[in-house]
Amino acid sequence: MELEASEVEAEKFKSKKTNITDSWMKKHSSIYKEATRHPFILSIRDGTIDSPSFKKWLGQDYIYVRAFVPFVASVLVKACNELDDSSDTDIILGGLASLNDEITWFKEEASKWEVSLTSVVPQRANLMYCSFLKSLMRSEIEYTVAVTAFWAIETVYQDSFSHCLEDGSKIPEELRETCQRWGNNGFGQYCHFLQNIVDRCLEKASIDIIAKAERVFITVLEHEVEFWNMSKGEI
Ligand SMILES: Cc1ncc(CO)c(N)n1
Repeated sequence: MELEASEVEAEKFKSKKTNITDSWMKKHSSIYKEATRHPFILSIRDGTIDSPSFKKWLGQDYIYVRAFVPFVASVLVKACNELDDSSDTDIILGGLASLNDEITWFKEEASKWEVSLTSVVPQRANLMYCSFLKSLMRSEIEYTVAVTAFWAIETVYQDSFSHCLEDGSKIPEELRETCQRWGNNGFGQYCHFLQNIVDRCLEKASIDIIAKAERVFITVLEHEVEFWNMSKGEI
């Protein structure tokens, strides 16, 4: 049986028992950097962001988070159906529960910025990203693949907004709360819990599932870049 290049790669990981997610972050460092050090994020960090761009991101991300809720719920269902009795469900349930407060936060932030959430029209990049999420909710999508997407999605925001909070940043005071929402250490710890789940699943996974999960990891990063481009007003 002829193995694809990515499957050959995956075989190497299985034999070396390397921490697969860290090796992906290195292997795909350029797209990972595009997703986590995007000009939109850098404009928040250096305080040059204009309010129309921020308001556009706020409205679009509210729509995204509404679609993220059923996706996270589908990951929880997949975790519950996993044979081994693991604490994954507690961690994923915690993430799902936090989305309730997140949606409240979006509504409060939107009224602060006078953004009418009910009249936001989802842009193409957002629609594409949300339909990608929906595609991962199908029952035939394996838990390992779905939880890889969940980890990647959360990690991009954590890495992006924690960068905005680092020493030397000049974030406008009115954006500090937004940066802290995803950039705080507690969320960083949560993302590491998710990363541990992903690595544990990948260690047990078949070669083709590992390759599929890696492709989903890359696709999440690509959608995140398009989402930031959209927020910055680039088509
Ligand atoms: C587009 C996008 N990616 C990731 C997150 C993190 O939940 C979010 N809120 N929005």
